[in-house]
Amino acid sequence: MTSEVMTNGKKKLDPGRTTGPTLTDLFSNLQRASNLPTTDEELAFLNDLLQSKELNALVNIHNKILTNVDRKSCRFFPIPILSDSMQVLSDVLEVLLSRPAMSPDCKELFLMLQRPHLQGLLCAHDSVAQKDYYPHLPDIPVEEDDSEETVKIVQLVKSNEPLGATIKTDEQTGKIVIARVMHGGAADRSGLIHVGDEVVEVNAISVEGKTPNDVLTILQNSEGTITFKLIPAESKGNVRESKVRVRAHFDYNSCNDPYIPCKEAGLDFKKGDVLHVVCQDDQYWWQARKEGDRHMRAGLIPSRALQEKRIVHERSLVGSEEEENGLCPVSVVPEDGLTCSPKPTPCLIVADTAKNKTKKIIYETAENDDFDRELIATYEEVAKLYPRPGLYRPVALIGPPGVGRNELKRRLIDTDPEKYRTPTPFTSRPIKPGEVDGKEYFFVTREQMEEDIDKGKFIEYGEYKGNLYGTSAENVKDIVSAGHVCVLNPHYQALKILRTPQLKPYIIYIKPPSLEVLKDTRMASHARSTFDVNNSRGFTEDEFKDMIKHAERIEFLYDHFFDETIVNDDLVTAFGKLLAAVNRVETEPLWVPAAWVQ
Ligand SMILES: Nc1ncnc2c1ncn2[C@@H]1O[C@H](COP(=O)(O)OP(=O)(O)OP(=O)(O)O)[C@@H](O)[C@H]1O
Repeated sequence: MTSEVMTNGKKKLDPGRTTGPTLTDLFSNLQRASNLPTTDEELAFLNDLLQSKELNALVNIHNKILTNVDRKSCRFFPIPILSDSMQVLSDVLEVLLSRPAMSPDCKELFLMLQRPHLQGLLCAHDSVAQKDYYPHLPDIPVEEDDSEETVKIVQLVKSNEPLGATIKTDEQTGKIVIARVMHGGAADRSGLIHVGDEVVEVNAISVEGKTPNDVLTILQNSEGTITFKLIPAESKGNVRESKVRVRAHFDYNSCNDPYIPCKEAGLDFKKGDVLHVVCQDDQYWWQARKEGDRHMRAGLIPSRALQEKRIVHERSLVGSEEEENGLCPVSVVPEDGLTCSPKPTPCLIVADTAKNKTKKIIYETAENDDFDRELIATYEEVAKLYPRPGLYRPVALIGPPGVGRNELKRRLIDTDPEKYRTPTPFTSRPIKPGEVDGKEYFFVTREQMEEDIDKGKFIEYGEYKGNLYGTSAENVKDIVSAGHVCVLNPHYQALKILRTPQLKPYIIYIKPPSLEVLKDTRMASHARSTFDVNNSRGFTEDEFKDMIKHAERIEFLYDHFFDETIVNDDLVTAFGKLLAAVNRVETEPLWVPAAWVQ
């Protein structure tokens, strides 16, 4: 891979002071130029041009801009101080929205910021600041003269701001060229340096035959003004910023990445961070900023394609290592019961509300198999979903059996049974005396249930003692449209069916604490095992261990689906966190898959 070097991190462009040209001076000079070796035709053309209304109007505008620029701040050009004022607006709206009560001033601001005219103005400001201009005009055709090469001179003065461009040796020509211009950096904002520009000289020193590092040394040793002599690239490339936001599903540290073309240009991030990807032009290296980060300059991150390749490679290494050790190469996480079966047979547990006990149903997971998952989670495109009054997102508690999802759900519903509801399950078992259809269960025939299962109407389903049980997606939608918060604790394999644009669930992973804490807390509260239908007894040591093994497996397979994780160590603390999470979902704009808000 070609390495790139960040051009001196302490230089900034000096656009220079331009005095307003006076056309009158030029015109009178032209009158005196009749003795120059030019044709009458050329003189007549210049004469007309200098007197033309259009040119005069343009020069007037130019001079007005120059005289109105803020001289106190020593700015020669009006450079935007930020390019994401719409983001600032939405942040302010969020802050205002989260206030329990609004003062009249806050209310006025809230209403003002929501006005389309103001938002339109800020959008236009951001577009100009990001140079997001339409239409994209083709480059002005230049009549080529083979005997001459166009050269541009760019002067830089020292500053603490990095230039935001990298250089490399062109593999074909061996020349030093600008490899990358970081979006929002000084070079990009100047509009004077472009990808592909050939560096000819730095401070009058020819760079011919030099390496990018040699050039960097010249730059580092230079003081004061630095002059670049560049041969412009044929095409200036597309400078428009993309608006894509992604959630990262892995940690990234550019210092540990041997392949990044320029470490100084890298952007580090953590799993779960939301990134604004501003440029995806390079197949392997995207440019991005962290969402909410006010820094204008973007950094390099591995593209989705590159990260996927890396993960596949890493897994193949782990797979072959395991094969060598006589272990199963199918998966890199501990399988249930440490078997290598690619088809575990998980338990679906349905609460029998009639008798307030739990039932276990073994179900075949042919279609809903773990291995049918999206294997490589890298980035997920996201967008903000604003809370809709009276239309709440369902909350799904996911976790290994026995971790406490039912307990947390029960406590949540108890706080306000009118607001928090859980869907009534369907069953094919015959109705018993005293039961009411639609209360404990919806009682339907086996044929009807099988047909609905085939049509994909159930979020989860299973069989117990010859009868089918299941939770229907329609039922969840009904609860939501009736203005309740639907609380679910489905089997983790139901996630893929549940996580749809129609249902928009907020997924909370209930994680067991360490084995020691798990044992201590459950024993202290005389917790009842959910693994034994007939006997109410405490958890066994093996059940605790299985719970943790199960949790590791769920995390490996599904953690990219989780909006939040709550460790269920101390029950009161965990429940407090659940209440806070549920409140957030109801009141705050949150990141969701982009497809959900389109
Ligand atoms: N943090 C905790 N500390 C102590 N006991 C707890 C805690 N959380 C849950 N328990 C207890 O653990 C037992 C199992 O909890 P619960 O039935 O909620 O598990 P579950 O995740 O719903 O499991 P399943 O899916 O198998 O029904 C219950 O007796 C519950 O009161």
